[in-house]
Amino acid sequence: MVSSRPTSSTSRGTKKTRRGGADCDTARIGFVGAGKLATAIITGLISQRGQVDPKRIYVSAPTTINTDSLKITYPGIHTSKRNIDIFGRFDCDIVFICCPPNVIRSLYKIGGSRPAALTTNFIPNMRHPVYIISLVFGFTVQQIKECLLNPENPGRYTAQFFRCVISHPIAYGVGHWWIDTEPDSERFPNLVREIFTRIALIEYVPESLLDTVCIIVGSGITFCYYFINAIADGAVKKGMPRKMAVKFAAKIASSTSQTILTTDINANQLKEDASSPSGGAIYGQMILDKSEVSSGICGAIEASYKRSQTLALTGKTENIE
Ligand SMILES: NC(=O)C1=CN([C@@H]2O[C@H](COP(=O)(O)OP(=O)(O)OC[C@H]3O[C@@H](n4cnc5c(N)ncnc54)[C@H](OP(=O)(O)O)[C@@H]3O)[C@@H](O)[C@H]2O)C=CC1
Repeated sequence: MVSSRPTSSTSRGTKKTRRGGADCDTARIGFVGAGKLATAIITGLISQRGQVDPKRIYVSAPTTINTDSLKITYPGIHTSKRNIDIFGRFDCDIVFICCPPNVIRSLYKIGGSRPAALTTNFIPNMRHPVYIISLVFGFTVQQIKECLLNPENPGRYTAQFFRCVISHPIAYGVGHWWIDTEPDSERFPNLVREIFTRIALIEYVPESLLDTVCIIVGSGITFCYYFINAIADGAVKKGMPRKMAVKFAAKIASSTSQTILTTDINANQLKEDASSPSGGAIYGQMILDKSEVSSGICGAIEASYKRSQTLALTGKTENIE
């Protein structure tokens, strides 16, 4: 699946000679954090239509647990234990901030009146535009800025900041980027737009809604897989082979989603339209209601939100259940 399209990453100048900004085929793409979301984006960029040479990917994380496995999967990726390398030594053009929210909260805790730097020293003033895209739940763009830019002289930077949420299927070329800036506007950099659109659809969401989107997308996706599996379990119970059952369940989920998106008809109405009087579907729905599935899912979304909020507000990672 790895793209064979050649890129000109090796032909770009060294830090000394680089100026004016990179293009789609030369941009260095950095990640602070190497967990599930960074891996999903990296997989999309390298394996799907992203056509990015692994040599243009730079990742930092405090341990080598995740970076080692990335290096095995995608030989050529550069890694470091120091976040500052993403901006300094590796001199990236686009940087995704993908560390957990408690990490950012702890910077605010130890920093006193202003946060400590995520990069040990604040990031250098790079001689080319750098686009910094935060995926961190619970922190505004302004707060992320404060953890990276030198407060003595924040105005001297050429860095532009954005906040975004991704859907995990971005790894398979079928995801979304939800971003706090209109993707067609002048404020949205061409370089970022071109790289984003290679692997997924981009949609605007106001920053004030991004925490909720983060939970609906981050946890909602896992709940959808859970629901698809549950439907498949029912079919397996009736004797259908597992693989076939999962495919059927996934196709049902796909066509129902498409119906909602293309018709704009309310999901409740569509549910009623698909249930015949005294038919099997309504009998099944009674069981779902009795089992409080709807309020259970709603509660699960709320629990996910609360957990992320705890990480972001207190910085505490202990298991509270
Ligand atoms: N859909 C979306 O866009 C969503 C976004 N999020 C947000 O995305 C972010 C990443 O989530 P996810 O990938 O699931 O998290 P993971 O727990 O899978 O990975 C976290 C990564 O951050 C690294 N890390 C820990 N401390 C630091 C540090 N001080 N500096 C740099 N890296 C550090 C970890 O390092 P190591 O490899 O050494 O363990 C690990 O690689 C979170 O902020 C989360 O709130 C959450 C839900 C949905």
